[in-house]
Amino acid sequence: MIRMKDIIREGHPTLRKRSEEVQFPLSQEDRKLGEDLLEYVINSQDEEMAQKYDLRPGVGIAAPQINVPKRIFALHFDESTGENLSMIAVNPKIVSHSVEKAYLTSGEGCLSVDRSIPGYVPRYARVTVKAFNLEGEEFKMRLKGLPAIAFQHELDHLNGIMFFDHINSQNPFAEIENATPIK
Ligand SMILES: O=CN(O)CCNC(=O)c1cccc(Cl)c1Cl
Ligand code: NI
Repeated sequence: MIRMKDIIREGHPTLRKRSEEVQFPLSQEDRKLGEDLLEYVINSQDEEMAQKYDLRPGVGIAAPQINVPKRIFALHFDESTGENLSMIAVNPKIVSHSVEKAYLTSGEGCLSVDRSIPGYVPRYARVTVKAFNLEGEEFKMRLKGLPAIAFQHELDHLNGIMFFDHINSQNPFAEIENATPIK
């Protein structure tokens, strides 16, 4: 299982690389990678497991965060958060997006960033995304709210972008034009 010791931190070059697309059919290794990523996110949201294995909670995790520069990430929202979404996304893409932006009023955090960096992270409010599952079947979804934000956070990881790259350095809490705050 993935533990915090497997997660690379700010300053590690892999976090700034563009991850490579994976080819289908997936190797056993790439299949296990996807499963391990989703397992981490689920474990990290389970109090007992998180405490037992000292896992920092997350709604997603991307392969480059465990030093594997491949275009795979996992997202999981526990039904208690009101979102019903659990996915392993392979070679994910945003195919279209709203003009309108959105941001989490609480800002964002990252397992690969051992400090809190305050500020609004402007993202697209709604995205239409495409990805493949582990079986190589393509799926397409429209996301909004926290799932849309989290998908963009993970996709950024595959492109070597960190959430704080988007924060206004002059004024981290500057009003964002045409944006909806998400509490
Ligand atoms: O890349 C994934 N992580 O670093 C996992 C830890 N961060 C989060 O769960 C998180 C927290 C706040 C906002 C967003 Cl959008 C996300 Cl994604
Ligand atoms: Ni992150």
